Amino acid sequence: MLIIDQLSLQLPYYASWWKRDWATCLEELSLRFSAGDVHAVVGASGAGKSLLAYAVMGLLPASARLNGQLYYHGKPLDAARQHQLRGRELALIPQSLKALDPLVRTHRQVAWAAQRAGWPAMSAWRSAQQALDHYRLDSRAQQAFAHELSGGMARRVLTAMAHVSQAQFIIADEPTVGLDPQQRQRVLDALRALADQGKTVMLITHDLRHALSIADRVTIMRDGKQIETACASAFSGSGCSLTSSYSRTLWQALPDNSFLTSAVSQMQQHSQKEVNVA
Ligand SMILES: Nc1ncnc2c1ncn2[C@@H]1O[C@H](COP(=O)(O)OP(=O)(O)OP(=O)(O)O)[C@@H](O)[C@H]1O
Repeated sequence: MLIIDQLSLQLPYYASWWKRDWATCLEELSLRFSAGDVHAVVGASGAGKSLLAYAVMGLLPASARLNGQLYYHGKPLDAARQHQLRGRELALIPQSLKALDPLVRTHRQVAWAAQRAGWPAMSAWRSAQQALDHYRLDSRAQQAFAHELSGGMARRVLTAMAHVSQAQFIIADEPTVGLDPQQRQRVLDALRALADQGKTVMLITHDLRHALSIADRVTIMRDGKQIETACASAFSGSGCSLTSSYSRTLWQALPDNSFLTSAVSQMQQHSQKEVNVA
């Protein structure tokens, strides 16, 4: 569905007050995203995960130097196509809650996202209502402005906006930050459900545990580099199926990795059953 081929990114910075230089923020990333998959991109803060998301969405600063190719459904994904598909085929659930318009009530914002995806006004309003109910945002939250929402509510509003956009490729950038365990599970389950409907979800997170609870594939990033891309099932036992020692260390550092091994294999059996039934 989406192929990233040898993507490198440089951004300008001031090395001193008179000298501008270039920082390499992404280095020759090659990734392949398939329909129906949750593909997690995991890395520490500053690894380049959000920049990768912006590169796919076409939201990098104008000064960025980008090399490499992106293909969506076999055709090059250039700036014009990104502009055309953004908010329709491609959706981003951004990390920052400031993405919500402070002057527009929740329900209207979600309805606008549906309208941008091509729904007529009345259907957009109805589909916004359904999405808000689905994410358990009550009538008070639906009429609230962004500053009246809790962090968890605001995050669910952003997820509802991606939901109504009917996008086929959804990037969720740290969608569970600041959520309590129950709400976190609800958002992760919602992302898994979107993938089970045949969409592709790129889940950006710094928490390998959250990634493994829903992902089919995992890419580990560090300092703008792709360390490894592996099936979620490779994160099991002592991690000997992982090729990089950094990934193995991340895996072994999880205190409850033996529990996760059985959760991942259960999830994969469940997905396999669904494929067989289909
Ligand atoms: N507009 C920019 N100009 C210059 N450098 C930038 C810009 N945006 C990000 N960077 C740098 O690129 C690197 C990667 O940033 P990015 O936001 O992608 O990291 P991240 O992995 O998403 O981290 P986090 O988990 O903290 O959000 C960082 O070192 C950051 O300082």
